[in-house]
Amino acid sequence: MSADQRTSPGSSGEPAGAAGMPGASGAGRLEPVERHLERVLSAIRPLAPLDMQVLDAHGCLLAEDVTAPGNVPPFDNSSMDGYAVRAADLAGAERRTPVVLTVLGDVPAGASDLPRITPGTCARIMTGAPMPPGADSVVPVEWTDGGSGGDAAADTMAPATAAPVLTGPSGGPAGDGGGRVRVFRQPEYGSFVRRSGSDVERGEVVLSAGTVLTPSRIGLLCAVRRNLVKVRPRPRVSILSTGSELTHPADEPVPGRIPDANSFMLTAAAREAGALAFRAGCVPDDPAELTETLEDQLIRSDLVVTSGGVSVGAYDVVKQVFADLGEVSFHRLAMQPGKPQGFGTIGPDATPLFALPGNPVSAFVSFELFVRPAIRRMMGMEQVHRPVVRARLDAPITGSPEGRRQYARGRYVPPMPGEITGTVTPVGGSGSHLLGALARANALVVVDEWTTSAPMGQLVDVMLLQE
Ligand SMILES: Nc1nc2c(c(=O)[nH]1)N[C@H]1C(S)=C(S)[C@@H](COP(=O)(O)OP(=O)(O)OC[C@H]3O[C@@H](n4cnc5c(N)ncnc54)[C@H](O)[C@@H]3O)O[C@H]1N2
Ligand code: MOO
Repeated sequence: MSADQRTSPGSSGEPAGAAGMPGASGAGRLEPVERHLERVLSAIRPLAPLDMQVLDAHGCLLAEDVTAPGNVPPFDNSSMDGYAVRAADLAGAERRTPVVLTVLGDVPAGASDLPRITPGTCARIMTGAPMPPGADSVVPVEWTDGGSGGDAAADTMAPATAAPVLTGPSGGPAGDGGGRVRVFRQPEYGSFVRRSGSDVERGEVVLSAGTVLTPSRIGLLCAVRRNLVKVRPRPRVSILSTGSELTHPADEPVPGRIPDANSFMLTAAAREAGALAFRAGCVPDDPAELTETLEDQLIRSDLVVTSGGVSVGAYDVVKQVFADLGEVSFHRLAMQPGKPQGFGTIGPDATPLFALPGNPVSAFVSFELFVRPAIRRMMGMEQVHRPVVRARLDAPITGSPEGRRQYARGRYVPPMPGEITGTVTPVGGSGSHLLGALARANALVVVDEWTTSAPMGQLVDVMLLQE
């Protein structure tokens, strides 16, 4: 008999008096999921903003408005490899009647010593290089003979392989053309010039407080010369498993003992939620060792997450240790999996602590429902919850415990083109040890407290576990 079956309301022999949950007689005081969520979120505050290097701030929430101190681009520059010209010089330039200009020199990207372009002259210019004074337009090299000085006409329609390229030593006149280039096409005034401020103008607010720093926004911060930004940091989360039965996954099998899955799984989940998560390992059911490990972790943690020892087992030393270290309360929630939950604070800085149930699926679902929102709240995120969508069951659900909201594992497929709702297939059973099924799931099917079964085809709420 699985833990769930043993503890299902009505079959567990628990004291009566459920918190208004139908069918929960004999289940003791089972609290609604929302009440626990409220308890958790009302105790968690966003972390104080810090100045961080832009790359370290990736994924964090901006805690200031960022204003551009100057224009982007900072100066007029060319968007093509070609020649910086005065458009008026090239009036009437065509393939049969090219205009010949004197090439004063090269302007590579990064140049600051620029030739002055006077009537009848031009400069060879590279993409991104500053426009030399006097020039107002750029002709791409494909519109010229590339400075060869010969009469091989460069056709704008010519295939790329046949198009002229800018060759010759940098800094000198172009090619063999004796410092002359033939231009076969008249540019419009200002063509191929990227104007200073055409992207961002000086004084513009480029990113507002509350924005999540994505890679492109980090690029923008650098473009406006910001190296440090004020953000809400990622919370440092320490995760440990408790239980004398646990071994390291790399260890040889030992009779009666099992590999620690939770601390690895929860550390990965915390990282995915945005935290800087450390796996602090697994600790046997020994009060002194657990106390010592927790005290070590407190120094570097904004949040501590443990799994195991929150039910009623005779060797559950966890509760006693938490009582000694701080104020952690234990609750029994009207949900399956994840009924037993501990939450509170420990240590001198009142560090928040989640004591999750040891069954791996229970620990995972509890993390999704309570810890992930807490991590996201600490990061200052507005949207702390997973999205919930409606989907059609494509197989029935049976045996959902009355009086407890079930979060059944499911595989969600989004709507096909032309359809409004997707479908969800329950995977595995309701056992809280079924990691194999959990690993195949990408969603949790929410079966409310009053429902024990749902037929195929029924619309249900589905919490999506993947972005
Ligand atoms: N008499 C009762 N027994 C149980 C109840 C109850 O109300 N009355 N509740 C059941 C429910 S529901 C759950 S959930 C579990 C929670 O138990 P604990 O939090 O005390 O966890 P443990 O007893 O330490 O472990 C439970 C189960 O999970 C395995 N486990 C634990 N840690 C890990 C880990 N890191 N990696 C992999 N597996 C782990 C452990 O070996 C047990 O099989 O209590 C029920 N019992
Ligand atoms: O049902 Mo327990 O609630 O397996 O987490």
